[in-house]
Amino acid sequence: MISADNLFKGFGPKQVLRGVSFDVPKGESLVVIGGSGTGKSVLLKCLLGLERPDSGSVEVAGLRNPRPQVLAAQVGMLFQGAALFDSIPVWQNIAFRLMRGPGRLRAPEAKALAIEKLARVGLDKATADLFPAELSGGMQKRVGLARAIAGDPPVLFFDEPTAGLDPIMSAVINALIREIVTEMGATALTITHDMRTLRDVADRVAMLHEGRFYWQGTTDEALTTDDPVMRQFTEGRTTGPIPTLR
Ligand SMILES: Nc1ncnc2c1ncn2[C@@H]1O[C@H](COP(=O)(O)OP(=O)(O)OP(=O)(O)O)[C@@H](O)[C@H]1O
Repeated sequence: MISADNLFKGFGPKQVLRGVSFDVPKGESLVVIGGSGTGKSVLLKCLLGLERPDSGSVEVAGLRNPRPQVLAAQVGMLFQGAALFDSIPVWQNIAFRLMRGPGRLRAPEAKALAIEKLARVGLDKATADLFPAELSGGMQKRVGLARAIAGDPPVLFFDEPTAGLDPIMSAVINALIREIVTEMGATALTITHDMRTLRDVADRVAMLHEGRFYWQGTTDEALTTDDPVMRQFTEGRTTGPIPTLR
């Protein structure tokens, strides 16, 4: 459902992705971890068709090296900063894509659908008419999640879903993501540094290191492996095989 085959991507002399290969089967949730600057965002952009691979290929929801416009109906994405449009109310943010293009929803249906998705992420009907600036960070994340699932897409991407949230709100968002992915039967790929997201959201874990998927395994294996690179990352140690600047 989400896969990459020997993906290479660099910028000038800098080779970022150097042979990334993986396959997330339908209904599975993969969490990708990796140090800052290892290329997680570049990988996500390649999967979303926002960056062209130098070589190799990606496939998402049956589409090979898709263009973003073609992919939009198949994919829901929760951005790191929620990325809501400030000038339109919450319900229009949620239904934005569904109110455009062929088969678009009219405003009353779009608003009803937005309210239904708001309820799914634990927000009440009154939130629909608020503007993003009136919401807390946690509420914005929930609205971003409601927007990601608005079109019931088969594939979901989450980019650092708990970034900037307190530990309790992080746990709430992680639990919501896990519940929603399971109930939708969606295939999900999440990028995170947050070990709680790894525990709560992943069926499988992959570590991006030195341009490749250095390690892949189940969540339990990720938490118990004695691989030194994985241990250093999951335990957040400054000493080990991953170089650190202090
Ligand atoms: N458009 C671009 N032009 C040049 N270099 C780029 C571009 N996009 C990304 N890079 C470089 O690719 C490398 C990987 O960046 P990327 O943002 O994917 O890292 P990341 O793993 O997501 O990091 P973080 O966890 O800190 O967000 C970095 O060295 C970055 O400078």
